[in-house]
Amino acid sequence: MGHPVTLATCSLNQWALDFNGNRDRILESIKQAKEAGAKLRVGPELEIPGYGCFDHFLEGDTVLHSWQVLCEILSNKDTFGLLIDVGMPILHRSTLYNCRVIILDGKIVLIRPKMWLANDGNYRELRYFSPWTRRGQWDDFALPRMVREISGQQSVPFGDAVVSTKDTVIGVELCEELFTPNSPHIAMGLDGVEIFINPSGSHHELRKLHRRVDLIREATLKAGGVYLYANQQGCDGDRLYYDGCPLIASNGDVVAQGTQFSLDDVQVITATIDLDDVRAARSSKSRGMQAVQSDLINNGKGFHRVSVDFELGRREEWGGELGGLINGVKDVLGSKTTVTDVQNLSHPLPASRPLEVQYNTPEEEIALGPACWLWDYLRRSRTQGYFIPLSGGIDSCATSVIVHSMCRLVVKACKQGNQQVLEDVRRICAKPSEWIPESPQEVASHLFVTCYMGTENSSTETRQRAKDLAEAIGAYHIDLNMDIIIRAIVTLFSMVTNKQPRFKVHGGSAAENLALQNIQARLRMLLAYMFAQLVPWVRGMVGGLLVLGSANVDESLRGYLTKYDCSSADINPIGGISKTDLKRFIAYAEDAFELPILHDFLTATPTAELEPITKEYVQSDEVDMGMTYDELSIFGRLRKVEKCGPYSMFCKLVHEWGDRLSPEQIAEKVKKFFFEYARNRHKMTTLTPSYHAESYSPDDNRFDLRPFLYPSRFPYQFAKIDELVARIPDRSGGNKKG
Ligand SMILES: Nc1ncnc2c1ncn2[C@@H]1O[C@H](COP(=O)(O)OP(=O)(O)OC[C@H]2O[C@@H]([n+]3cccc(C(=O)O)c3)[C@H](O)[C@@H]2O)[C@@H](O)[C@H]1O
Ligand SMILES: Nc1ncnc2c1ncn2[C@@H]1O[C@H](COP(=O)(O)OP(=O)(O)OP(=O)(O)O)[C@@H](O)[C@H]1O
Ligand SMILES: NC(=O)CC[C@H](N)C(=O)O
Repeated sequence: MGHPVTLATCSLNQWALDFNGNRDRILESIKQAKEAGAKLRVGPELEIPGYGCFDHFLEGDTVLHSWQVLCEILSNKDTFGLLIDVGMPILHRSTLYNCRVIILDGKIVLIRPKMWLANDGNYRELRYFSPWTRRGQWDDFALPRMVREISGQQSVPFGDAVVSTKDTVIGVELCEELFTPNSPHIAMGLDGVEIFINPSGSHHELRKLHRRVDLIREATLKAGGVYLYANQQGCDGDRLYYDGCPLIASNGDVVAQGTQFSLDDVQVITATIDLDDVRAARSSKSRGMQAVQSDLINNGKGFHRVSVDFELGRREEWGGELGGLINGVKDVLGSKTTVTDVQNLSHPLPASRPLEVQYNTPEEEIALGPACWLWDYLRRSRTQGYFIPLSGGIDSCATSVIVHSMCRLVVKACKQGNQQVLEDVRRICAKPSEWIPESPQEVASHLFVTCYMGTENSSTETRQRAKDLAEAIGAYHIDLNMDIIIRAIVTLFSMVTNKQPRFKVHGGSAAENLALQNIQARLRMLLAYMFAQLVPWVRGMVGGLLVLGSANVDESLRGYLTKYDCSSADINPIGGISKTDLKRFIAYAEDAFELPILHDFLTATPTAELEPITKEYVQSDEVDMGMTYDELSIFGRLRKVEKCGPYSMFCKLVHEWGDRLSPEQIAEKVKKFFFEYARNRHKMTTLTPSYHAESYSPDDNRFDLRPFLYPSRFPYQFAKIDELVARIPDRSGGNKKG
């Protein structure tokens, strides 16, 4: 190996405004990087205050405390001996920037503000920060007095510059900047930057990791170079789960990968890279021709290089600098490799080898992401557990299985000796300091309560399924009947109005039928909160439980839920997941978690059981909704991801469905969807905070900002659809099946 360097990146479970915890996790990651012999440590975006501070970024306190924590890092001698990249907000000339601060041996080398801000979907960076739009330019930044006293510096470069060590050049590409068409790595790579560092605050969405990995691979495949990707991990106080998965790539290959979902608060990965491989990968003449273009940056002068008297590695020298190389050879020589073993090597050291990137299937992502999020939420909220109204249907079943998955992760982490998880689980379960949980069921018995709330419309099958599932996962189960309170409410209503509402099957109107259903649903919410508050007391424990909701993303989109019923919970782990994915998840969990009872949930017809069951009539979700769950997923994706209004959705579906449905039938479906969506949109304003998992989520509170009073019959738009229907041919062959 010609010029080996060992580099580290990480994922950290930062929490917005938890300055103590965030600082400790940063220091721990620096310690681990150093122990692995790395000479460069990269961390997540805005890691000092935490990425998800939202409007707290506008507070001077957040900036002040970030500087104070930076001072603690700068003055800590344990951080000396390697280049460190940390993230925090910085006010420069009265303008706030999202910055990386590169430090070495207690001094600041460079401050690099973010240039292309993330401002779509869940991201609102432009609300807090200004982008540094001056490409290739930099200012002198006058340091605050508290930093000057520690570092002895008066000012440092602030802007779009790069760091030049004695052996290589390092440049920053800050999270979203990778996702842009003209990413900074292009100009930096052409200008000789060999190591790109990407500190990110990137959240989980089902199937999203592929995109991230593809972009990183392609960046280094085309430009040549080493790419260090760091990310935040965990729930930092919001609906998002940042999914870690730090990566190191070199010339198009991933050579190190961390886990995407983990209960470890600090995860450091390292790789040993031969810088000569980067130089070799850049030898093509076509690249060289582009590199000498005069208008690349700063009219051909290139990026300003801030030089440091430091080197990341040494050419062909094996003595002295060997600590950092150990990791790179462990996979070749075995995990017990020592510095002496490496010194005794008679051949050059190998660079970290390309590895096959590990992706979780969407089913595994559902099992792990929301489970980790629930764990962070539970330990950080300092509550004693979760309560769920368990109906015997798929959705509350999936939510319960996610809690079971959380318990599995907790037990696994405890068995691996994760001290933080042990400390948290002992506190939550009120157990002594030597207690180590044996099984997920043992954990669930302390912190998970399920409750079947039956009525005269409930079937024995759903009641039994709920009981069996609770038993299989070890939850404390309550089985009750609530007809007495429903009767009390309906009787009160009749006494006041002198009217007796009836179900449709008993001759009542649609309004009566709906009101009688909704009162059952809403009373369940009241009972849920009462039991969540008092069950621990009944069991001789202290504290209260958080109520879990389980409305899925499709029901929310269509509005097929009762406002302020059990869907109004404290948090909802599946509110951003489609019914189709949830069914796949249950099928996966049946085997993976050895829960045969899940088979019965999969084969049952989804039903709300809010209407009386008769010989001729059993309530069914898809019939009630007038569309299938699969159709809802398609409508959802077209509406949000492909940004279709009614007219363009119709135009797209005519192509997709035209061989089996007539234009009239497709128009009818599109109109039905938009009508129900618009009519029920007001329910999204009260949507329970849900784990964000789906790109077509209708969450009105953060992700999908829309009006909630619509002209729900869309007269203009629907008339345009009708005009088109009259003109286009019917390709369905007269097939009238819906
Ligand atoms: N434009 C608007 N802006 C603000 N608020 C508006 C509104 N229009 C109605 N509202 C309010 O919303 C109410 C109507 O919404 P809501 O009370 O939810 O009632 P609604 O949507 O009419 O009925 C609930 C639906 O959920 C279904 N469902 C299915 C399965 C299970 C469950 C369950 O809960 O377990 C429910 C049920 O079959 C029914 O189709 C109105 O009474 C009014 O208070
Ligand atoms: N009999 C019941 N006992 C306890 N909780 C219930 C019962 N029926 C409904 N719920 C609660 O109300 C929520 C909404 O009810 P709904 O019938 O719409 O179910 P869903 O959204 O299809 O979910 P599921 O598949 O769990 O039934 C359920 O997820 C569950 O938490
Ligand atoms: N913080 C960011 O810049 C994140 C934006 C980026 N599109 C992502 O989702 O990863």
